[in-house]
Amino acid sequence: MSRACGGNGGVIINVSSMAGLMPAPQQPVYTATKCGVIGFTRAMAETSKRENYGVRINTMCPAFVNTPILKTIDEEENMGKYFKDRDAIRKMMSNFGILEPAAVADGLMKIIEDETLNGAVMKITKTKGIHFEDYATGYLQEVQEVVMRKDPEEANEEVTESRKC
Ligand SMILES: NC(=O)C1=CN([C@@H]2O[C@H](COP(=O)(O)OP(=O)(O)OC[C@H]3O[C@@H](n4cnc5c(N)ncnc54)[C@H](O)[C@@H]3O)[C@@H](O)[C@H]2O)C=CC1
Ligand SMILES: CCCCC/C=C\C=C\C(=O)C/C=C\C/C=C\CCCC(=O)O
Repeated sequence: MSRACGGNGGVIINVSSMAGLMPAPQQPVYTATKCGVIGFTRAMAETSKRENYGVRINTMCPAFVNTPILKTIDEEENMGKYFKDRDAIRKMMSNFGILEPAAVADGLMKIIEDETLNGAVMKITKTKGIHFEDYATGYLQEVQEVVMRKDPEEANEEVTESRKC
């Protein structure tokens, strides 16, 4: 897929979850994996841009969607010690509502069609529909950009200098 490997480029859409952006205390490992998907996506999107892969890499974070995964909270084998918390999850579903899979398909189509999107973290919720996580990356972005241009010590001095008031 990567142009660097003779491919035609394209778009990758990784599936995270709103649980990757907010803690789900009834499923900490699920939360961790979904956070990981977001971090990996954002880093690879930047790599792809720098290395000219021609591949856009984005991720989507749906809230609850009406699929068989929702039933897994009723299985003790899946939930382990958090089986006792299934009522709290049911309450979240009832508070936040449950999306239909078509809402996720709309999000997928938007990412495919909008060629400006790379490293985007798309949220899909019942109340706000499709929207995006906004990251205040100013300082780290600045460090990254300077480091790419200079040797690390010089870069460190330049960034520190620019932050002085
Ligand atoms: N349904 C929801 O409320 C939400 C789902 N997601 C994510 O969407 C993705 C798809 O989930 P759904 O379609 O909702 O659930 P699903 O339960 O309908 O589909 C999950 C699929 O993954 C397969 N699977 C499970 N473990 C696997 C493994 N170790 N190796 C290979 N395949 C495996 C299952 O056989 C199943 O076909 C998942 O990554 C889920 O975390 C994200 C946000 C909300
Ligand atoms: C809560 C953990 C459940 C574990 C597995 C079952 C279903 C997975 C669903 C999801 O990935 C979605 C998880 C959390 C979303 C919860 C609420 C976000 C809604 C926020 C909002 O509408 O503003």
